[in-house]
Amino acid sequence: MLIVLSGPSGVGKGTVRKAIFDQPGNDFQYSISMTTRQPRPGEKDGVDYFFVSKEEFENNIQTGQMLEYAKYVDNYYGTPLKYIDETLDAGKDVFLEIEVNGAMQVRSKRPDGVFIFLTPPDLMELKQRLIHRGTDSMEVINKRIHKAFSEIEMMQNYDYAVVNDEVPNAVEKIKEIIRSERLRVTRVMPDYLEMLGDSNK
Ligand SMILES: Nc1nc2c(ncn2[C@@H]2O[C@H](COP(=O)(O)OP(=O)(O)O)[C@@H](O)[C@H]2O)c(=O)[nH]1
Ligand SMILES: Nc1ncnc2c1ncn2[C@@H]1O[C@H](COP(=O)(O)OP(=O)(O)O)[C@@H](O)[C@H]1O
Repeated sequence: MLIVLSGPSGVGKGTVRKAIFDQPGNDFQYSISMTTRQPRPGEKDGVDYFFVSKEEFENNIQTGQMLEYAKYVDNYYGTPLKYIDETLDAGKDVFLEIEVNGAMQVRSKRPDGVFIFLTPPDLMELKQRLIHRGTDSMEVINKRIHKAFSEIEMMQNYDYAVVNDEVPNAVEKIKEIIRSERLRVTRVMPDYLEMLGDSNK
């Protein structure tokens, strides 16, 4: 199963995702994105992102190595295809944390994915979270808030919307969505196998 989490900058995607991955028994694989953005203090290459130059990113696009990519506030961000294919082929679930345009590219290539939008309680709270995080200049924060308006409009193209009021609530809601989607997949599989059996008669 492929799970996509999107939402405006500062809503808490990284925080919620890390909380999900930190829980015992978690069996998702996280897709590490590639970006041309500069690392923030504490971010590590190959852990938070693969940090590359613009030339390297464009070369990856041209050689067909990205599942999807988008420009977001002056930088490229994208999902390397190889890891996704290898993980899904190995029968494991993969978790992508990406912005809305990239998510829609994934949706057209992998319509069976589960698309979840994380939304803030309101836009003032979103701005407060970005200021409180302290990683971006006021100019970048304003660009990200501006972008949030159009991102929130895209929410209707997702399968689920989850409000990140309190982190544990959002974590539980996302885990519940994944649990019920897994049940759906396992329920559909026997029907599908039966159908294949019928067509072999
Ligand atoms: N399309 C796409 N977007 C990504 C990818 N990785 C991260 N993003 C998104 O790019 C946006 C900016 O990310 P970042 O600069 O790390 O800021 P943050 O989300 O506020 O921590 C966020 O909406 C991310 O979800 C990716 O591989 N593809
Ligand atoms: N539910 C929440 N309530 C209050 N603050 C939150 C919540 N979720 C995340 N935050 C804080 O908001 C800031 C942005 O969170 P982050 O996970 O970096 O967002 P994103 O990855 O969506 O940009 C961080 O300082 C984080 O600690």
